Amino acid sequence: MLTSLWARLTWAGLFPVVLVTALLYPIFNAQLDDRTARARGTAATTLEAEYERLRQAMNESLNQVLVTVEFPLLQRYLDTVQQTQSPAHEVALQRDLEQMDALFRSLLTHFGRYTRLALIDQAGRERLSATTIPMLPPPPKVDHADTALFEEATALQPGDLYISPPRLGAADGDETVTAAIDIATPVFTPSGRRLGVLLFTLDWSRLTAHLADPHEHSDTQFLLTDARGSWLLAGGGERAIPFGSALATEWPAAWQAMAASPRGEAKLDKHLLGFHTHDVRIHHYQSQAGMIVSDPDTQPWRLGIAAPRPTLMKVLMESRGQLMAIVLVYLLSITVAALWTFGHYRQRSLRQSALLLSRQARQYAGEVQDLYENAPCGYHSLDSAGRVVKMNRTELDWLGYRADEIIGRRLYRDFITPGSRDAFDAAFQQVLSDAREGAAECELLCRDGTTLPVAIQATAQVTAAGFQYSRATVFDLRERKRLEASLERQAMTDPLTGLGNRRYLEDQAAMEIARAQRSGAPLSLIAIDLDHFKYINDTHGHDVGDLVLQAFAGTARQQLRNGDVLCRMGGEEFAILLPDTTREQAMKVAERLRQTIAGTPVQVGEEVIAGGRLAYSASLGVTLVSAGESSLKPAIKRADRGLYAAKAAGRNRTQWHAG
Ligand SMILES: Nc1nc2c(ncn2[C@@H]2O[C@H](COP(=O)(O)OP(=O)(O)OP(=O)(O)O)[C@@H](O)[C@H]2O)c(=O)[nH]1
Repeated sequence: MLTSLWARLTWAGLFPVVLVTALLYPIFNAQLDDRTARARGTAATTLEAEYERLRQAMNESLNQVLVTVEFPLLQRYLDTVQQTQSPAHEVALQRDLEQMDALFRSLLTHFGRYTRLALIDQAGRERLSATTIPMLPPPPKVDHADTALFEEATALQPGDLYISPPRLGAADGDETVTAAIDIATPVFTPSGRRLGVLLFTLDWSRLTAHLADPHEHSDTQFLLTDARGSWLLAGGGERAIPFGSALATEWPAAWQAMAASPRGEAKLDKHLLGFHTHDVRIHHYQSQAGMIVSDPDTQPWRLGIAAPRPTLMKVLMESRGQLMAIVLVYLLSITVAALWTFGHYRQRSLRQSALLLSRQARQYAGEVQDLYENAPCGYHSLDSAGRVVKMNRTELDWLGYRADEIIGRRLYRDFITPGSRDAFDAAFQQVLSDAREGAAECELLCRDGTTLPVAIQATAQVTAAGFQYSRATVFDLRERKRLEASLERQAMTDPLTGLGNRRYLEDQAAMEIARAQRSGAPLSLIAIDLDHFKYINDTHGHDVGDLVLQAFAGTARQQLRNGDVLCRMGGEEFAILLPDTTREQAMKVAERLRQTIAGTPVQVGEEVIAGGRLAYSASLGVTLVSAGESSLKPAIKRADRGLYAAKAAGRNRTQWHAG
C-alpha cells in the first residue's frame, strides 16, 4: 500500500517537472540562442579589431623599415664600404658608423618595438648592429652570407621586404620568453646599385602581448598560428600554449575548424570559435611596401578568437531572481501535484474501505436475512391493527401461504384457531399496552386444515412517535406437546400391565361422571381383587405373580367393550368403570369376567407347576355411581364393600353393593 503511494508520489513529482521543463525550455532556449548570437557578434567584432590592430602594427613596422632604408647616411656608408680602402675612407667610414650607431639607437628608442637594428653589407657581413640592451658589448661582426634572410633580402628589389617567421628570441633576463620577427629590405644607391640589407628584428612578443594575455577579455582566448598550426604567441602565463607547439595537439577541435577554411565560425564544446587568415605577404595594402616575401610554409597566419560558449545553466544563473522564480515554480508544481496525488490516493483508499464495508454490510445483511427467513422459529411483525407487515419463510411454510398472499393483506388473528384466539387477543393487547410485550400459546390454522401448536412471544417496537409494530417470535410446540402427552400417558399408565392407573381412572371418571350427569345414563363401577395372591407370590415367586397380573389384564381387556375404563388400582386390585351401564348389565359383565378368569389358567411353564398352567380366581364388587356424586370416591368405597363381602363369602364371587 505504502509502496504504491510512494510510486504515485514519485510520478506526481516527475510529471510537473517534465511539464514545467517543457514549458520553460523553449523560453530559455530562445534566451540561449540570443546570448549565443550576441557572443558570436562580440567575438566577430573583437576578432576583426585584433586583426586590424595586428595588420596596422605590421604595416607600421614595414613602413618604418622602408623609411629607414632611405636614409642617405646608410647608403653612403655601404657605398663607401664597397669602395677601395684608403685611410681617408677609413676615417669617413668611422665617422658615418658612429653617426649611424647614434641613429639606430635613436630609432630603437623612437620606434620602441624592435630589439635590434642591423646593417649588412653586400657580402653578408654585419656592419652595424644596435640592440635594446645597451649594457651588452657591441655584437661581434656576424656573417649573414649563408642565411635565408640574407639570400632572400639581397634578391629583392627596392621597396620589397622579407619577413621571417616568428621565432623564439633570447630570454631577456627575467626569464620571460620573447619572440621575434626579422624584417629585412635591400639597400640601394640612388642609381640602383645594391649595397646591402637593412634588418629590423621586431619584438613579436610585445606586438602580440594583448593577444597572448587578453586581460580585458579574460573569458576570451585569442589563437594565432602559422599556416601549419604552430602556435605563434609567447607568454600568457603558465596555462598558455607554449610557443611553437602544434595547435592540432593542444586543441584538436579548434585546429580542425581553423584548418578547414580560411574564414569561419565553429561551435566547440565550451567555446564559440571565430577565425580567419592573415597573410602578411598580401595584407599590407596600406603600407608602402612593394612585394613581401616570406617562408611559404608559414603563411598565411591563422588568427582566431575563442569566446566562452553560453550554456543554459549560465543563462539561468545570470539572474538570481530568475533562478529563484524557476525553483519556486518547480517546487510549487511538485507540491501541488504531490498534494493532489495524496488527496486522490486518500479518497481512493477511503472509497475502497467504504466499498469493502458496504460489501461486508451487504453480506452481513444477507446472512441476517437468511437467518431471519430460515430460522428454526417463525418471525412476524404486525401493525397496530394486527395486520401482518412481515413474516419469515419458516412461518410462511408452516402456514402454507406465499408472502404476497399474507403481507399487508391479512390479520394474523385469521391464522389462529378459534379455540386459542382469546389467548392471542389477550397477548396482543398486552403488546399494545404499556407493558409492550405479551406471550401466548395458540394453535395456528394452516392452509391444509391442519393445526400447529405454537408459543408466541411478542414485543412492541416503540419510538418517540409511539407504537410502530409488534415483533414476534413463534416457536413450534408440536414436539413439546408430544413430549408432554407422552409424559402424561406414562404418569397415568401402570407399567406392568399397560393398564391405566388410579390417576387415569380418576381422570376418566371425572369426564364420565359429567357426561352421565348430562345424559342421565347409568354409570357402573366394578372393583376386583385377585384371590390369595400372596399365596401365589409366596409359592411360585414374584415373577409368576406378575405373569398372573398381566394375564388378568389381557383377559379383562378382551371381556370389555370400547368405552369401558379398566385400570389397576394397585397391587392385585383392579377397577372397571362402565359408562351407560345398568346394575344388571354391570353384574353380568362382572360375573362373566369372574367366570372367564376362573376358567382361564395362566401359562407359567412346567418348571413352576405340573402341567404348566396356574389357575387363579378373583372376587368382584359391583355398584352404581349415584346421581349427584361428583367424585368416584363414594362409588369406590361401595364397590370395595361388595368386594369384601365376596371375599368373606368365600372368594371367586361377584357381590352387588348398593350403598
Ligand atoms: N407378584 C406381585 N405381587 C403383588 C403385586 N402387588 C401386590 N402383590 C402382592 O399381593 C399380595 C396381596 O396379598 P393380600 O393383600 O394378603 O391378599 P390375598 O393374599 O390375595 O388374600 P385375599 O385377598 O384375602 O384373597 C401381597 O403379598 C402383595 O405383596 C405385584 O405387582 N406383583
